[in-house]
Amino acid sequence: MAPVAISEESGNGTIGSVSESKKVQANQRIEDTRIINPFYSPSAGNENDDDYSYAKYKPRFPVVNWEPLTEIEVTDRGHFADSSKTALFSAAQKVKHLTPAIGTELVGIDLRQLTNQQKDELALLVAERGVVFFRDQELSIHEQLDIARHFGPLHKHATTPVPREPGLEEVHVVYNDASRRPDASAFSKIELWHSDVTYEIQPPSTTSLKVITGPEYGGDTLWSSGYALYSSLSPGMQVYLEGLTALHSAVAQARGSRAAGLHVRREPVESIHPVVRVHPVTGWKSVYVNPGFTRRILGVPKPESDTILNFLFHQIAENVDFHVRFHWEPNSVAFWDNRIVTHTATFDFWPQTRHALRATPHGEKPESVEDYESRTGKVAKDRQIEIWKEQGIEIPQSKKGLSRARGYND
Ligand SMILES: O=C(O)CCC(=O)C(=O)O
Ligand SMILES: [Fe+2]
Repeated sequence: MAPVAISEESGNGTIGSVSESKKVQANQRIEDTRIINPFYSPSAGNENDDDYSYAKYKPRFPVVNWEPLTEIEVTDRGHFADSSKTALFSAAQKVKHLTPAIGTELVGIDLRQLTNQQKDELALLVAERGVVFFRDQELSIHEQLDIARHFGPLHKHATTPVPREPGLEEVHVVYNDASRRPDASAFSKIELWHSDVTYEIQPPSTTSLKVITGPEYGGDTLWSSGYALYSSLSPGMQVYLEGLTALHSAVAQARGSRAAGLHVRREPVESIHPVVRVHPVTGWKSVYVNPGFTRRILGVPKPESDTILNFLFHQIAENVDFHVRFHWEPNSVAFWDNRIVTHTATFDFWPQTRHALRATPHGEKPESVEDYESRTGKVAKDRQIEIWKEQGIEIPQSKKGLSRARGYND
């Protein structure tokens, strides 16, 4: 698959105070990168937007240079949660699971009122359900950042836009408006599925996105469960994937930005992560590759890597049993666990405006099954089998007997 930069690069192309001829050149370059990034709105933000109440959160690309990221200590807040999540659930009017595999909506909670205990329980719920939704949330971006900071140190994106308002460089802005019609023919929807910035040494954990302006219909986001993908595989395939690592790369994303005449704030990196990672709190195994950033499975022949990745990418994008699809209203907020889900957005809403703000905490370094098991002394689990056991449902023959002894053989 050709490397692509992804929806994370959506946003405005304010070129700044450059001469007219340079501006033409830069706009030309932006058009040239359509294929790399179909979501880019080059002239958004150049129009008079005095009457737009969220103009201060429109995209900006500061010319600053940040040092490479280094390893940091992160302890997931889900470890501190009560497994029944009573404090969180008792504050909700309704807890609505949206599909068996993924997605829960909590009704009647004001995120501004969450106690630290409830935030810890939210981290656990997101780890279990993949993505959790709230509507009608008045919280400001500053309050959204405060919740994110509870989950971990905040990530600053090297290429995607930040808000115009100073001091918000940890915020990732998603912005599209009438100024550019996305070219649907320029990309495949499979390529656009991703988990955020998986090329980092410590990719994100409990990430939140709030839509502040959006279309009445259209502009949905979809998430795909990596737990469900893992569970869907044969025991032989699971064991095979558990022994592998893959390369995740920021290079294409940075190249796309530079080709668009934009400043890259931190040099692009590449990291090697396990193909199956274990969530540190749930102990469940999840397939950890994504079309946006995973380039190569290491230690196997290239055709094998291409074929396996292609198979996994297609499963992520096409197996609707792994998916939840959410229609946003202004003030909807989603929290997703980037360690165990991938996501993509729809671009069906042009010429309407869609504007959202993301807060992104770093997680721990992705941990393989082997490393998790030797560190904790516990056995990493297949989420689906755990659920069947909990519900007293017999485990299908296809899951029995074939795998190494992991406690599921009788
Ligand atoms: O626009 C969306 O719904 C999601 C964009 C995206 O991938 C992100 O903000 O991480
Ligand atoms: Fe994303």
